[in-house]
Amino acid sequence: MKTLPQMFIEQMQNRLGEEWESFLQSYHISPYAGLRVNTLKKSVKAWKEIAPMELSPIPWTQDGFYIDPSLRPGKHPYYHAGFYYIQEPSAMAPVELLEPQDGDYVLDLCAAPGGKSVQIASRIGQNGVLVTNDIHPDRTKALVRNMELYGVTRAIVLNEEPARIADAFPQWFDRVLVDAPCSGEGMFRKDPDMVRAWEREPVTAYAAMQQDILDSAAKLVAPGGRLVYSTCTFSPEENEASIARFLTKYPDFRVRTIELKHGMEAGRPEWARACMEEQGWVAAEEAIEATAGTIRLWPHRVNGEGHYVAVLEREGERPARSVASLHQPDVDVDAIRKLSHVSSRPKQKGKGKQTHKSDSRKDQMVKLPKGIRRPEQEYVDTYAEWSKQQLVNNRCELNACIGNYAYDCPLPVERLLKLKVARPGLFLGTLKNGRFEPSHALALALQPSDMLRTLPLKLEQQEVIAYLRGDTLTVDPDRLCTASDLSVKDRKGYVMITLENCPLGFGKWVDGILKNEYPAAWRWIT
Ligand SMILES: C[S@@+](CC[C@H](N)C(=O)[O-])C[C@H]1O[C@@H](n2cnc3c(N)ncnc32)[C@H](O)[C@@H]1O
Repeated sequence: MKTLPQMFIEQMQNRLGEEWESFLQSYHISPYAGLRVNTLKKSVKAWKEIAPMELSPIPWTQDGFYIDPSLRPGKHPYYHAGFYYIQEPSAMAPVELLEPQDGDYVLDLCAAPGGKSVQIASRIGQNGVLVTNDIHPDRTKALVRNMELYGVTRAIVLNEEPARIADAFPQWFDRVLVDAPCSGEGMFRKDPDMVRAWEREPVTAYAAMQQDILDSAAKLVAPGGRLVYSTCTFSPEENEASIARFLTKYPDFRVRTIELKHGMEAGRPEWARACMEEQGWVAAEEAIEATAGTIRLWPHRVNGEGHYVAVLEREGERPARSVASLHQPDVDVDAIRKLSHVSSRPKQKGKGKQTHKSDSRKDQMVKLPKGIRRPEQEYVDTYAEWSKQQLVNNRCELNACIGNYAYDCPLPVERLLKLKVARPGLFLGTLKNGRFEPSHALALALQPSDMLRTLPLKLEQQEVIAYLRGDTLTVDPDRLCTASDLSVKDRKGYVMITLENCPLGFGKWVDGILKNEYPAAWRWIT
């Protein structure tokens, strides 16, 4: 059994009374392991047909499964293909309760490393938009990586303070998830580091942080929209009390009572009342009572770690979306023009048609603007030319640039001008010397049917690991699947390497040699 802090033992014993013993017993059981199928890549049915491990459904999810904790699912080619996200089973509940719908605009405010963002992305379809954020720069990098690995195309990744996001997107989101930083008591069984962190920081410090984040979240939810608040801790200061204080401050929000099933238990208003008295916090009695409609997942009641979830809804009618509503009302148009100065320069007369090469020399001379901007026309043309030569179907639009990086942004870039943007959308690739070099993110976001050339591999082929290791492969031209009218000569070009009809990454084929484009930092290490 893990060593629990004495103060934690005393508090939980007091709160749980008769239930304390069975709670304590749960620490003798190994933590449960789970994975969630990434339905952006594979349906649950298709995954079950190929899964190399036994799966048993996690009852509160559509797409989550318990797996044997001794497995190493991160060490499998299917992981590199983004077929599943390794996620603690209870952590799958908040997004199920957020219920993102096709076409929704969703904000994941405390998102890194991104398990819940991937889950949201798989529900919002091709018209929805996910804005996903984390305040810590390093954790935001992990968030970006996961958006790429899982083939998320409709997400903007921010590295911002919630208050600044609230200024940029007032009352804008259909759904907001606050998976709050917390004292992590619910993870003690799984992660001993959480015990050490708990001893350093009092729960009241987290409670203060949570109130700040919730203040911003309140401003971000559209009328009629939904806010889900979750933690992985037991302390009522961070759970029911956080919600009771929020409801008192924002009376246009109501608790939507969560149906108790699969061993979930109701929130504990009486614990909130007691801890609020102790802390000298105030909340309306009605707000405290309402927390009975929130839920707790206890490790002795469910097969998962400790979690808390509250579903809140804002009064009012959901606004109709229009293109105009996507634009920020107070955008500084001059600033945008300045950012786009490369494209707005006058064309030189009498020099005939410019080639991409001459454009590129110019690009090298022009200092590229640092911030996000709309792309210059020559960049759009270069990308279009690349697409013509490599794709059957171009599902992406180059509509945003940072320096010479090209993106498909699901919103007008003006929306993002005042924010710290880690990734303004799907990273398409880099424009260099008049050429477009596609990114790994693009490979993972496309379908094999979008490509002119693919190399389908099977799990048992040694080439799968060789490719993931970064090796150059020898591939005869007749092994490439190509569009029927492609001559052998035309086979030269970008090839998508696939596994189970999903992308693993790109290679560049010429004369029987497939140059490996798998990113060095992602490679398989034996
Ligand atoms: C519980 S974790 C999120 C886990 C994540 N939702 C997932 O499912 O992978 C909480 C996150 O909140 C971030 N965080 C802490 N303070 C924050 C703040 N003021 N605003 C936004 N994010 C914050 C932390 O960096 C941490 O990554």
